[in-house]
Amino acid sequence: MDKLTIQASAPLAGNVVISGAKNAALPILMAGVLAETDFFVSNVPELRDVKTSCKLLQCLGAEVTHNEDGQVRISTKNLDHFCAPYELVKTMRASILILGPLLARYGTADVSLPGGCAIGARPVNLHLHGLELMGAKIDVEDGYIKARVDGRLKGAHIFMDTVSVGATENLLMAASLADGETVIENAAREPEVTDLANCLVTMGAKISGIGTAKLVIEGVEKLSGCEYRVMPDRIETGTFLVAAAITRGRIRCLDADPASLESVTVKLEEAGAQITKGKDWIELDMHGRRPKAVNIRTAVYPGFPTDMQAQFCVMNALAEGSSTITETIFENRFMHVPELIRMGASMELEGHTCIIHGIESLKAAPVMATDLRASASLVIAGLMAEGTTLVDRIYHLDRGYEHIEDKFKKLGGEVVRVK
Ligand SMILES: CC(=O)N[C@H]1[C@@H](OP(=O)(O)OP(=O)(O)OC[C@H]2O[C@@H](n3ccc(=O)[nH]c3=O)[C@H](O)[C@@H]2O)O[C@H](CO)[C@@H](O)[C@@H]1O
Ligand SMILES: C=C(OP(=O)(O)O)C(=O)O
Repeated sequence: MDKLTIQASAPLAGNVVISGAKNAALPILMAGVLAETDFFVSNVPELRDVKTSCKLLQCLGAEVTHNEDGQVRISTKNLDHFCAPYELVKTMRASILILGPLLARYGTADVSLPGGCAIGARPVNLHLHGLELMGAKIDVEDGYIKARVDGRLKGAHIFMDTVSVGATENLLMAASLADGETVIENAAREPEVTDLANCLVTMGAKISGIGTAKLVIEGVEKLSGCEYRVMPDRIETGTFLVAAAITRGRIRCLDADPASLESVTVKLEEAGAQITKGKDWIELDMHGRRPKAVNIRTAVYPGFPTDMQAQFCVMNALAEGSSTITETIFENRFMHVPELIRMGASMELEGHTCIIHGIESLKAAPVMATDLRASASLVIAGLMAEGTTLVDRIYHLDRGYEHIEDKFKKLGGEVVRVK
């Protein structure tokens, strides 16, 4: 199994090209099921989750080609299976996003229940309840969600109890082919939801309120394929910016989307970084300074993203001063904390809050993490740790970061993959 070794590195410097967003690419690939003609998606990152999504579509009978320059073509001409098996769903929770599209277009879908994962229980009740309001009959049997509808789904008024990115995306896709108007209130406003909505509109969907908490969808009878470019990955961007801040460096992220990262760049400025933005780039310059500790509370967009919480834990562990980081979205998203403590960090957990006292540098250790962003945080911690840090179980990282070691290497970070 691959591992990464990381050496204490000089301040990161140079340019890094940001990949397409994992969390936008996955729902957009699932939306391919809705298209009656060929669907072309570009800027699709080369990630394990993308490969799993392509495999899932292929196992339904869709024709999928993914070439090296990030172009995916999907044809549903021969799609004739309607089951997302446990073997695929267990490796990628986002497989649940196939449920809405399959049901809306074919009236039938069997999708393995994703179950909990390292960061929390992650139920799918909101996905199922919304589809039931749209007329679906749903049973859960033998670990599978079995959803059926006679004819088309019907438009419905849906009020989401909790803001959920995935449930909003599933219902948005389903509603696009439903009969009549669907209103989704308290919808997630994450930029990846907006990217999916824009893609659906390009396919012929009628959606208003895009980017707001109230989405109104007038269902259409058919959607066609289109060409769509996936938005830049704001979490990958944020991860590199934090890595540069920790090492007191200066980097520029190219092909990025500064507008989607406001809550993160504001905190980096509070930590002492100079941030400069262009239309599609962001530059961070620490002018050699050590970051100052910043308090963080995760929240739904446009609040501070939970997917950046672990990286900021590392920054605060190395910052001047003490801080608190509170996680409000997932109940168990501090798996990096015990590992950072093993690297010498001074931090403790009190319920959903991590209390951190900054120190000058960490000490290398063999570490591992059981989720994607926790793993990323351990890699950036290694850049400021004396000795060689060994990060194990990096298949989590490969789910969400494209060529991470090559990108760090270009910036001067000593990150090496060991086969
Ligand atoms: C592939 C993808 O895009 N993943 C992102 C997506 O995950 P995902 O879409 O799974 O996360 P949600 O927004 O649905 O989860 C938010 C909260 O709602 C709860 N909930 C969710 C659905 C439901 O039916 N019932 C329920 O109670 C969850 O347990 C969690 O506490 O948004 C998260 C929150 O921004 C990010 O961390 C993930 O990176
Ligand atoms: C939690 C994440 O992804 P997923 O929802 O796919 O597990 C993430 O991208 O940080």
